[in-house]
Amino acid sequence: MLPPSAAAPPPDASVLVVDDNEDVLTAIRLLLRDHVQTVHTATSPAALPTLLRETRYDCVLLDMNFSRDASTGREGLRWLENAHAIDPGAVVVMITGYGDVDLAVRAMKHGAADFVTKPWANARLLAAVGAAAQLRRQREASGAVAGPAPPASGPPRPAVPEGGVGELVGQSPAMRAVYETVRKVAPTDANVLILGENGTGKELVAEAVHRLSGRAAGPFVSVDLGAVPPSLFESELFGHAKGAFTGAAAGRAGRFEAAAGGTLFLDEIGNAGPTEQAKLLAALQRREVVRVGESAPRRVDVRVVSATNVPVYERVAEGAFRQDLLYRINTVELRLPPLRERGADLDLLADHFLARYAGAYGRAAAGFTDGARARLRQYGWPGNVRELQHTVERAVILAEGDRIADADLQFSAAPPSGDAGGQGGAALDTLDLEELERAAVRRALAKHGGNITHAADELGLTRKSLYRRIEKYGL
Ligand SMILES: Nc1ncnc2c1ncn2[C@@H]1O[C@H](COP(=O)(O)OP(=O)(O)OP(=O)(O)O)[C@@H](O)[C@H]1O
Repeated sequence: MLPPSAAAPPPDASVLVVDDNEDVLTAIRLLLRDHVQTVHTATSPAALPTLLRETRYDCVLLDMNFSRDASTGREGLRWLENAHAIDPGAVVVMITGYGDVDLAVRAMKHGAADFVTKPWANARLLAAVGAAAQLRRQREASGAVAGPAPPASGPPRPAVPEGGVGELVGQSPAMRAVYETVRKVAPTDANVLILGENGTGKELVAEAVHRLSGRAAGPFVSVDLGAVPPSLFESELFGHAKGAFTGAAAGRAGRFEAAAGGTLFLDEIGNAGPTEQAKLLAALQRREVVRVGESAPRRVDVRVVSATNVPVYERVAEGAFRQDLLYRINTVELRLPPLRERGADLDLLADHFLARYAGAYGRAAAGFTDGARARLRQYGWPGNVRELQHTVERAVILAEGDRIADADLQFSAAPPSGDAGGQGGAALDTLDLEELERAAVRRALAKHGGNITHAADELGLTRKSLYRRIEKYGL
């Protein structure tokens, strides 16, 4: 978790806390009232739109797991998007009940600034609120308000870096191999499956495939299948007719039709449930879709690029992912390496993000101190490039000198103790069983990029037991 080194919240800050647990609200209110001017609380996220319209908050602390949908965090993600739609400058910090890194990373992808896990350390929560308030004020001062990611059809992209493709930075052998495959496959109409942990750049690669293809002048339409509720799946993907269901005042094309003549990016396809998989397969096989409430199929001309961070071949072996769908989407497969395996790319990427955010926030930020570089290299980066990007952005904002120092860096997970792969590490000098267990859990999580299934396998635990330990040790 982040060290409590961030600035304290400004005394005049205003914070909104939304959580369905009254005890949580009381505890946070008691903590914050000594540090900030205003703390508003709400037990239901339904109050969010009104509160955000009436008040400008420096920070919104939003629970991910409201009781109705407690296991997936989807409801929290929907409210997060809703908050940004109402107040594009809102800086939202998610509260998650069980330290699910995947879910938290997903929230950050949807625009959350940070996350804290329950039970929280007070210093950590205060640091998160302080950093959020600084971020909001910096963004307001620079005119760069936070909002949904710009559409792919937005402003022109920067020039292609030498040897790279699209916006991808990195020259490691693994990334060069990725560029080569992208260049070869892009001009064909082959379906592409991109595999890799969260935040490794799968969507950037998908965009690069589109931009280097004959469809570049057509649309690039992205759909996060993990975030589409099953009840909305068909209408979202295939569209609906006017009056097909309550609220369908007009007919609407789905994502397949919207991508006609271009590329459809099916993100997180490994998270699609069995019914959704069957519907996708049918649409891909027939190359046609039927809008909800209609009976006549419509032909669609799309090139499909898919991505997932789940071990999809294992899912096929377990019977959880359809083999025929996998074969349909994986004509060409690309694997993106985790950041911790890309060697010097880490420095290239850190410099790239430093230049970007120094420019955006009007900071001098001439580079990193040696200590800061060493810490960047030592860390395991479970959230990969996205996490590095957020870490550098925060550091640019927090830095007081003209170089980013060690103390300006805040990490979401504790750095691995000792060498990543060996038997060493400070924790192993102790014979305290709890300490040893804590260290093992932490290392397994870092090694598997926060993937609970893999970490649990390696530790010889069930997922449930691993969750219990994550909670117990506050990881
Ligand atoms: N090689 C790279 N060079 C520059 N920026 C990168 C690179 N890889 C990723 N990024 C940046 O990191 C962030 C995450 O990338 P992206 O969304 O493509 O990852 P992803 O693998 O699709 O993540 P997820 O699995 O969570 O969907 C984005 O802001 C992207 O611009």
